[in-house]
Amino acid sequence: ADKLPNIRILATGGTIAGSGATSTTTVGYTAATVGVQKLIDAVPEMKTVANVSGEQVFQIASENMSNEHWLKLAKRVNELLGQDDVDGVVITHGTDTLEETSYFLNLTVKSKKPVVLVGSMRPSTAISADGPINLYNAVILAGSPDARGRGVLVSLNDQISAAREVSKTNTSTMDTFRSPDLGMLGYMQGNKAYFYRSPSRRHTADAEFDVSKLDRLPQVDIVYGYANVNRVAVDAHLKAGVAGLVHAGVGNGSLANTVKPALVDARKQGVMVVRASRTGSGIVTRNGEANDDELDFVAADNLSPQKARILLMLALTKTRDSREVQRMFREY
Ligand SMILES: NC(=O)CC[C@H](N)C(=O)O
Repeated sequence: ADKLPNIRILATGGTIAGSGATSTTTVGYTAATVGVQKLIDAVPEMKTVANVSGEQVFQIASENMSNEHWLKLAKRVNELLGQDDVDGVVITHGTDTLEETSYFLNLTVKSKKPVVLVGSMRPSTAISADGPINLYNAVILAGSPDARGRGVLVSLNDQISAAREVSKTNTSTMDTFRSPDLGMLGYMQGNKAYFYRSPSRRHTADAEFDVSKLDRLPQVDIVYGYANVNRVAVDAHLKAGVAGLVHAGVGNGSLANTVKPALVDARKQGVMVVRASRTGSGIVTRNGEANDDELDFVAADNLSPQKARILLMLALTKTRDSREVQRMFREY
């Protein structure tokens, strides 16, 4: 028989490690209560597909995920993937910010070995809990030679998605993880990964970011666009000393007359300004709804505001030149 892959499971909390009062408790349960060994013990079937070992890195609900958690996680993943006896890593994670952690790792993991983020929508104590099957599939995926070099992957609901594209799109359903417009990468079916495409933007071993010596990241915040918007939020962030601002604008990253002067002021004070869109899909065109050349702003391409925030933080660890930042938004 073929040698089984060695897969390390890094547990961070979330609903997959959650427990409720009864088997029908699917809201109002407590996230992040069950430890990693218990998660592993609940899926003995994993032993037939991999040599699995676990490690509890955090035990949190993912709305509390922070830059510091990400730095710690990225360093640990890089350490593990540098070992010959680790073939892949699975990270159990709350679903609320799973798309953000996966994109952060997509830009900071220095290996072609598979990294798979997994979560669940129902707590471990629920009828038809989705955690065990999702974890089982994630372990198979992380051990698949076919998953190598495709960047950080997200797998729930028998689907495989790319870290850069995927987003939580529904508050409660099992099929909440979707990649609007561009679609998923493949399926998990019958104990096997089926891939149909690969991400074409730079990632993991081909990315230029290095967090190995960092213990903090530049402060980057998001301001939201809407009808009747005012400049209060931009001014508050400016006063708080941000290094960068992502504007989650309406439409193609449009700027209201009430907000544009505030962003211009921010840029004059050295804050990097990125125009993104709140629409959920599509490209924010450079020099489209605003003259980025003249304003010295950056267009987010098709990154969601929350993912643009991550790329901007990492970009600001390397440069303060807006053209360089724009290059990165074209390449990642
Ligand atoms: N389904 C979930 O994992 C959501 C639980 C929690 N809010 C979290 O993101 O950790």
